[in-house]
Amino acid sequence: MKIKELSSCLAASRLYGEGETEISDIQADSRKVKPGDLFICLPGFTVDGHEFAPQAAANGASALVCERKLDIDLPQLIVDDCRFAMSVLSNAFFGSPSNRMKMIGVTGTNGKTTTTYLIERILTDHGVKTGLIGTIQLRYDGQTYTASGTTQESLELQRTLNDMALKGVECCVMEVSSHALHQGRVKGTDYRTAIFTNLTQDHLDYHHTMEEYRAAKGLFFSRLGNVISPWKEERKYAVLNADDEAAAYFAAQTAAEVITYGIDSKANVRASQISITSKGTFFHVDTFKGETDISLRMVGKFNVYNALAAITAALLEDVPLEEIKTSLESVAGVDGRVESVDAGQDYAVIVDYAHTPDGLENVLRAVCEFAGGKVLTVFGCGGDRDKTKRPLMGKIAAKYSDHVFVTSDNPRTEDPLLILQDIEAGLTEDGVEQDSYEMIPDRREAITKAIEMASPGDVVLIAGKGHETYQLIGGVVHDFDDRLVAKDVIRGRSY
Ligand SMILES: CC(=O)N[C@H]1[C@@H](OP(=O)(O)OP(=O)(O)OC[C@H]2O[C@@H](n3ccc(=O)[nH]c3=O)[C@H](O)[C@@H]2O)O[C@H](CO)[C@@H](O)[C@@H]1O[C@H](C)C(=O)N[C@@H](C)C(=O)N[C@H](CCC(=O)O)C(=O)O
Ligand SMILES: Nc1ncnc2c1ncn2[C@@H]1O[C@H](COP(=O)(O)OP(=O)(O)OP(=O)(O)O)[C@@H](O)[C@H]1O
Ligand SMILES: N[C@H](CCC[C@H](N)C(=O)O)C(=O)O
Ligand SMILES: [Mg+2]
Repeated sequence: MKIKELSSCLAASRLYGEGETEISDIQADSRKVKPGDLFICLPGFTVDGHEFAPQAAANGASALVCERKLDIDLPQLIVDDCRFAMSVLSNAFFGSPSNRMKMIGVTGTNGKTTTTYLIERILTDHGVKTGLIGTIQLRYDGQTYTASGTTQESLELQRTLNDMALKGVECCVMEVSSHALHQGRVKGTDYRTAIFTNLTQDHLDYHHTMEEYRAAKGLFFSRLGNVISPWKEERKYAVLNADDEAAAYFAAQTAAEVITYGIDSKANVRASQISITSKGTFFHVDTFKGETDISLRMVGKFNVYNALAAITAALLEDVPLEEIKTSLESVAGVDGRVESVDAGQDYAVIVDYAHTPDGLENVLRAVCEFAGGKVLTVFGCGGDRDKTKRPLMGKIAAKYSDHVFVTSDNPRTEDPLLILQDIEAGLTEDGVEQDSYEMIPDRREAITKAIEMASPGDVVLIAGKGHETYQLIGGVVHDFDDRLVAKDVIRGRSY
């Protein structure tokens, strides 16, 4: 593609230099630039990409996209907003890949990964060639790729979608984070179905208030359904959790048809007769395409919500309800989500990814429903993230546990001890007994202490890191997998 063709995608852009210059690829990281690439100078939160234009040029960049003219002898496309330009140019360069397949996006504070996994299973079982993009991994066409975050930058997203389309993917199901919406990472991606799981506190370091956080998520629904692409001819659906009060706000914003799911409120897809055991969850579901009973192998009422969202999305793809039931009942669980660690011990050890107050409360409620003995909770909070959730999570851990081991999650650049103190402030708020919690910064030691305290029938919940196989301390990435550490400790425990 020529730079002048890309330039024509942005009405107010100004092109300096040779318009016939060929672009072989696009990069926003100077370290990845190869000869012939277009380099986009992104002003980031930490550094300004314009500073790396010389490095990009040295690596053979054929042209630049920037917000100000640089003293570099290369064709330059000057735009007002490089981030916006990146979403438009990437979409054009990769040939609008979201128009070549069906797109289902899932947003919400908790449950995105789980819901996408459930939809992927149902559609795949139904014979639809499905792609997945999210926190744990990207996978399609029999391959898996490591994810660098929950939702990719627009450039990488369009690259992935194009690759999916070329490999015959018919439907892509992906997580859409609030960061992604706020930063325009999914601008230009044409969704058929936008799903909302729930809105509870997280990321206030970034969004500042719950109103701003909700508004960021709202972008997903306000952009949906305004135009029906003549070449795609598909209807648009906003699938909303009727039991969450933010649903009404999103419903008012969208031009798409609103379909609801829920348990407590009237909804198009509604669950009843829920019963939860340590092995799974039973419920009856009444839908606009019939009713049935479902026995999930995943525990917790929250997983009923995730299943309802998946059922609704699948019904909209015309998958018969009985097929959906069979697929859902076959899912053993999602990596690192209420995952049992079994090394032959006579107490339960569960690893879960709860890293928000609501997530922790939900998983602890589920655990309390089936625990035959004590509930022993090991958890911490990530550094360089919302600090205000720390005391809330401390309070919740104390409320539902017999003993809490406050430890480190990914401290990142923060002092681990200060994070623990923030958690302790909430934990002691309601006057817990001094001997019902311990502060152990070393995560392995905390897991060891919890497992050593366990008796038959007890549950040890290790929350916060789920599928993660590392721990970020300072700038250093250490190997750390809660499941492997727990297994190791159980096997080595002296009885
Ligand atoms: C706050 C945030 O979203 N930050 C993202 C942002 O980082 P940044 O703005 O600081 O980037 P930067 O380091 O200033 O770099 C600016 C530009 O210079 C370029 N650069 C930099 C160095 C160099 O040598 N050469 C060069 O060209 C960079 O490639 C970039 O284009 O752009 C980076 C590159 O795309 C992202 O990796 C980074 O995500 C960081 C790692 C992050 O932690 N993001 C989290 C908060 C996030 O987005 N999370 C959500 C999930 C949340 C949830 O589900 O709970 C997600 O969707 O992943
Ligand atoms: N529907 C739900 N409502 C509340 N909590 C949930 C729900 N689903 C899962 N959880 C809890 O949240 C944790 C994370 O779940 P999941 O990974 O599916 O969410 P996510 O939205 O993808 O998270 P992330 O924002 O990190 O991508 C789970 O381990 C569980 O404890
Ligand atoms: N997507 C979330 C994941 C948090 C996981 C937790 N282990 C942490 O590191 O804080 C975030 O980036 O805030
Ligand atoms: Mg996720």
